[in-house]
Amino acid sequence: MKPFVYTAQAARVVFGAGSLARLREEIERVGARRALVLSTAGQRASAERVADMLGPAAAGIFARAVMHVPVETAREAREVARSLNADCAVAIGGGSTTGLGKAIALDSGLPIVAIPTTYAGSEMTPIYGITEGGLKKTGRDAKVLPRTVIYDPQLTLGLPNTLSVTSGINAIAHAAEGLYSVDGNPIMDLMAQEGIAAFARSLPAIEADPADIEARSNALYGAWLCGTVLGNVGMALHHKLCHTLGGSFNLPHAETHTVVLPHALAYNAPAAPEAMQRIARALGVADAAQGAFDLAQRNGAPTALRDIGMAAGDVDRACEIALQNQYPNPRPLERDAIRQLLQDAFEGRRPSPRG
Ligand SMILES: NC(=O)C1=CN([C@@H]2O[C@H](COP(=O)(O)OP(=O)(O)OC[C@H]3O[C@@H](n4cnc5c(N)ncnc54)[C@H](OP(=O)(O)O)[C@@H]3O)[C@@H](O)[C@H]2O)C=CC1
Ligand SMILES: O=C(O)/C=C\C(=O)CC(=O)O
Repeated sequence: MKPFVYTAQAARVVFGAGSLARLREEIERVGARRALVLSTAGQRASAERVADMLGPAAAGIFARAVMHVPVETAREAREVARSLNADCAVAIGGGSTTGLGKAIALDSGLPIVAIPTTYAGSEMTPIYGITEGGLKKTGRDAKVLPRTVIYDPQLTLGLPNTLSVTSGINAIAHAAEGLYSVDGNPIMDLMAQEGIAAFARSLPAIEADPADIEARSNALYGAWLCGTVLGNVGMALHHKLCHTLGGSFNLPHAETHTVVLPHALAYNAPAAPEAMQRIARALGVADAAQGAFDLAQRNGAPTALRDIGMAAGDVDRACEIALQNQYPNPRPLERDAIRQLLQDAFEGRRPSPRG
């Protein structure tokens, strides 16, 4: 076994259908009395429901979270939190809403109670991201790790099928890269494998019946595990490529992860055979890269960058940007092979099997 360092990160997880009903006692548990409830504009009804449940413990609602946390939105939300004397942020929604809560916490230290309704996994990480002048900067700070996470599968029944699959594969990507991370450890390996397996069984079941509460529970269980892996170990090529594509070409987050993952796995396969075997086993397939591709395609998710808004002329520039910085990755970054990876992802080719 290779040497490792493992630091446990304290987050309380309250899991199960109907667990939203415990919100008020969870707010009291973090010592808060005036919670600012956050959501996107589209999920405002959920924020209102949460505020109603909190009654006098709700300081107000800020329903303007958007993807990638623009600095202007972060400033506005911080000001609202200050003016309402909020002593806690309740984030109900996906990674965009959790991310806004983190931007507030980074500035003020307010505790976050996160109620995730997608599978992105941000609720389990001390990673924040804020976008200024078209550039997203990310960092790690223990202050932004939500204090309590309430996973209630009933809140995810309305998550559209395609988004369920792409968001699930976004989470699988955290676990997959965790398995070949430069600073991985055996606990995260276990969580990663279990998290991938939870999605391998739940995503097809959700596609067959979006109201299947057991499948929805399994997917949130996977989100918890995969998000924990992201929060604990460093990511590699796949996440860097997705951030390049999302940041420089404004491609949608979860869809980009879904398209790129099979190709990033195929690229790294020769240098990380043991991780690939574990991913394949968790997916219940013979080949990790093909398994990730098939999971997306069979469940109605996009498989080509050209189908989610990328232009053919952008492939060269994406390659240049991706090669600008070196970072830990099992296989060294090779220009021609990265260019080919991006071309394959652009066209949506199914990766070839690795021996
Ligand atoms: N810091 C970290 O550790 C991580 C950060 N992230 C960040 O999170 C963001 C992506 O998060 P992601 O969750 O994919 O996307 P969003 O939070 O943007 O949510 C995506 C969509 O999901 C819809 N939605 C959410 N919940 C429901 C629901 N219950 N029912 C119906 N629709 C719903 C929203 O609808 P509507 O349009 O109505 O609001 C929205 O359109 C990115 O900015 C990414 O960088 C992702 C992973 C980890
Ligand atoms: O960009 C961020 O907000 C931080 C991390 C992620 O988005 C992880 C991911 O790519 O899913």
